[in-house]
Amino acid sequence: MNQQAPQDAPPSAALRPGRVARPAQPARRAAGAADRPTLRVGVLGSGTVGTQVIRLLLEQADDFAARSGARLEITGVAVRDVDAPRDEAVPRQLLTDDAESVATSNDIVIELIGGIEPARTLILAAFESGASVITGNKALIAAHGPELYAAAAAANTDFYYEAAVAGAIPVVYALRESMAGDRVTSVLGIVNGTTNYILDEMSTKGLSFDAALAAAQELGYAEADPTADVDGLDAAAKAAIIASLAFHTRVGMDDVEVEGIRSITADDIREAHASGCELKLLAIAQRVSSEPDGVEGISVRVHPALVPADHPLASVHGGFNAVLVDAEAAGRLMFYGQGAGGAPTASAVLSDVVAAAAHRVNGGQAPRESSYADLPILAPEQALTRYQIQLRVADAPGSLAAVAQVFGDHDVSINSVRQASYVDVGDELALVTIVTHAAPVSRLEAAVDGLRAQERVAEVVSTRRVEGL
Ligand SMILES: NC(=O)C1=CN([C@@H]2O[C@H](COP(=O)(O)OP(=O)(O)OC[C@H]3O[C@@H](n4cnc5c(N)ncnc54)[C@H](O)[C@@H]3O)[C@@H](O)[C@H]2O)C=CC1
Ligand SMILES: N[C@@H](CC=O)C(=O)O
Ligand code: NA
Repeated sequence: MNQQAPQDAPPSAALRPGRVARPAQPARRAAGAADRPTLRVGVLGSGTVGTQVIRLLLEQADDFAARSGARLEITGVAVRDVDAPRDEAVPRQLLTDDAESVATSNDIVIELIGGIEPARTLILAAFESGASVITGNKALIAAHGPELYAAAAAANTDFYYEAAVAGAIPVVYALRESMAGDRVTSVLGIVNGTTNYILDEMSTKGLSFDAALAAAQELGYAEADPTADVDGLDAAAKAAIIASLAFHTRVGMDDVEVEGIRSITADDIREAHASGCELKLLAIAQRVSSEPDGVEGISVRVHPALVPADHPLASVHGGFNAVLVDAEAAGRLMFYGQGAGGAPTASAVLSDVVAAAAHRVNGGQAPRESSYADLPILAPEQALTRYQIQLRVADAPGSLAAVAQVFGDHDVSINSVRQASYVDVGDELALVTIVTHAAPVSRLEAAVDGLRAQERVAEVVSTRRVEGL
């Protein structure tokens, strides 16, 4: 049976949405529990994350009241099917299939449905009603962030989304607030738990791709449609959000170069190990001077890359995430923790709930959109990276010199060379593994084309990006 969320109850009368309510007593006086106002909270979606948010809000109600200054009363939980079996942490009397009512009759609306629609329309309706909105929906923010920020500003309410990037890790707060006094130069991270789990299980246990994906889904890491994880789209949405915050520039999904992990094989992992590396799906946002004009722009991309085994990102296992931020004044910062899963993600959502609630009680507001820098987004071939290139060459005098000449011709500097000689059908060959220094992708690709054309090169076996050197 469908239980409607209360239709006639407006957002709490004492604290009008979008306006700063002045407590009856001076704010600094320690308010007793009985003095606290009540804020109405609506939750859209009760899946992996929503269920944990509801459980923690109910279990720790007194702590949340003390931290935010208001009692947080869940008035409705919008679900698709109120009769579907679900976790007993979610009181059945709160369930409703009237999501619009939940979106428009609360002080704080928590969107945990995922996807673009109806999440976008519901969030816009929530802002219109004066609610503060909290979401973990990176796909929506990467596609419609400016529209959502504008709606929050028009309603004079808060828009928070800590859960949208790297789950429990406070990386949105770090970039949006902690780094506001610095100039970020690059962000390099593992921001998708599902793919890190898959690659790690393949690397450490020799599991097949499919078995590792099934386990990641079981653990609640994966998106409703795990192709978003596997094809790098989830990480790309997070990279877009990271780059927008880090570089004060609007970056959307279409600005991110994306390659997922679907084509990674057990052989690729073995080759990575042979090179003293791990293979990781990385999200990268870099400030780069483009060539030949030296104009500053940003490169935003997601792709698998080799990471040296002694680099901090190489030892990020399972569903964990890690984000390295480099900034001019601060130097390097590293963030590490659980990037996915119900309870860790709920922790991020609830930090936003406390902040939004405190603003409604005491005044103050979340940061507005900051896109003043408006840096150009560089084309993929302008990105700065390093390549590891494996070649088969004739094991004869002059072969390495000829190969080195190709790199020199394309202005690509070599960082290291390894060679293993072997005999194949009577021919003496060498497998040469070359790692370059950083160069624009356009020059690296030109060098690879040059190698293919060089007569001493029997085959370019593989090219892979290397990050973190
Ligand atoms: N699971 C995770 O580890 C993380 C998830 N997120 C984000 O949090 C959001 C929620 O993710 P999950 O809880 O994992 O997804 P989920 O698929 O487990 O839960 C979504 C719930 O919303 C319900 N729903 C869908 N359409 C609805 C509608 N029109 N009205 C009412 N309910 C509706 C679904 O039935 C489902 O129960 C997504 O935006 C996701 O990207 C963010 C960080 C981590
Ligand atoms: N599907 C995502 C969940 C968190 O954003 C992941 O695997 O990281
Ligand atoms: Na986060």
